[in-house]
Order: sequence, then C-alpha cells, then structure tokens
Amino acid sequence: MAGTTDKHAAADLAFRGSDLHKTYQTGETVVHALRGIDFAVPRSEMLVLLGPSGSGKSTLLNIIGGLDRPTSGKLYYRDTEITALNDRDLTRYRRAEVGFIFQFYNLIPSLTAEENVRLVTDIADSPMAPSEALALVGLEERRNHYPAQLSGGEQQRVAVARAIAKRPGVLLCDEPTGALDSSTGVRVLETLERAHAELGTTVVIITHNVGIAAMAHRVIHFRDGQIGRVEINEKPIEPARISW
Ligand SMILES: Nc1ncnc2c1ncn2[C@@H]1O[C@H](COP(=O)(O)OP(=O)(O)OP(=O)(O)O)[C@@H](O)[C@H]1O
Repeated sequence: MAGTTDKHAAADLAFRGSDLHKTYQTGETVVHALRGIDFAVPRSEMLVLLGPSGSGKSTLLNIIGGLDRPTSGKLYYRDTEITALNDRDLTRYRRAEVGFIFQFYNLIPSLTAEENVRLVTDIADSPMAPSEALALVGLEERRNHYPAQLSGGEQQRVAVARAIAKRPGVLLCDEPTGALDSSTGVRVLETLERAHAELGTTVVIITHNVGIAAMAHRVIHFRDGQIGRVEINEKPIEPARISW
C-alpha cells in the first residue's frame, strides 16, 4: 500500500458519510456499533473494509445499502442524502442502485441459475439479459443447472450474476469468499473485478482476509466502531496474484 493522498471532488464520490453513529438497544444493553464514522468513497473504486469481529463493518455496509439506518449522522450516495429518504424512497434506492452478495449465496434451490438471476431482472428498470449476466461470471453454459448441481464457488458466481444483472451503481459484498477455498475464492473475486471494470460499479468488500485488500484501491480499517486508518493503494493487484 502506498501513500495516503486523496484528491477527489464531491461530485466524483459514490458515498460520503459524516459522523455516523449506530446504537443498538436490547433491553438494558446498549451496543455502540458505530461511533462517529467519517468516510468518502470515490465512484468506481474498489473498497475493502477490514477489522476485527464486531468492529462495525456489516453495520456500515447495511447502512450504505439502505437495509438499515444510522442512529445519527449523514450519508450521501452521489447527490442524494440517503439518511433523509423516507422508507419508500430508501427501498427504491436499494432496488435501483445496490447489488448485495453475502457469504452464503442465498440462491433459491428450486430455481435454475438463470431463473435465480431472472428474479432480479424481471423487476429492474434496464437490466442486462440473465444470459449476459451469467456469461460475465463465466457460467452461461450452466444456466439450466440448479444450485445443488453447482459447486459453492459456482453458486457464488451465480449470486454475483444476480447482483450485477440490474447494472447497480454499487455492489456490496459481505465476506463473499468466506465459505470458499482460495482458488475458488479467487475466481469469485475475478468476477467482482470484472463487474467493476466492465460496468464501472463501485465495489465494497468486507473480509477477514487481509490478502484481499491488495486488490482494492482503498482499504478502511475498523476498530471498535471507528475508522482506525484508511490506506490508498495506487497499484491494486489482480485477484489471481492474491494468496491466502
Ligand atoms: N441487530 C443488532 N442488535 C444488537 N446488536 C447488534 C445488532 N447488529 C450488530 N450488533 C452489534 O454491533 C456490533 C457491530 O457488529 P457488526 O456486525 O457491524 O460487526 P462486524 O465488524 O461486521 O463483525 P463480523 O466481522 O463478526 O461480521 C457488534 O457488537 C454486534 O454484536
């Protein structure tokens, strides 16, 4: 990782968050999941969030994705203040702009790969064809296969196809390779890198795997609900060169 310089105008930013706090209250217990987060992500960057378990990474990802709201603070996506949207507009934002990828692929077992992707393309505004999305992840010829007929890595690539088929502005990935061995994980990372390169999608990846940080433009280190430091990587490496 080299340097820490960062020169981006507000108009170039995908996300900008200021003083974000998130508190969970369960009975008497209060958990401060985010304790004043300030961050900015330039458009079309690949960003990795690293940090110990419980440090707030998923909480921030869920807020960025419009799945949850902060207790206080402001968050902008491009020119839109996400934190000012009502529930209906927040859902619209999520549907139009956000693709999610989780550790466990969440495919519907009774639907083929293509039908799983079609679930999203049927309700999107200007999606690519399911076959095109599957081709982007190298699985076009497996389109009629059911999840049980695919390996874990292939199922995750179908999940990537499903997430990118609506041409989202941002792809949010929570431990996308957490259940995969390294060579299979690299193939999944290559599909994320391809979506990033070909669609210009901003990609945010949460991982416990420090090696993956080398493919990111920017790495945000979390510590106890706060950002410890941000690294700018001038020369991200190809996923194939990552080892873990
Ligand atoms: N719905 C919830 N109710 C109560 N506490 C929560 C809830 N969601 C998260 N937390 C707490 O907020 C803190 C931050 O959790 P978060 O999931 O964001 O961490 P993380 O860095 O993503 O961890 P991991 O790497 O284990 O996924 C933790 O202490 C967690 O227990």
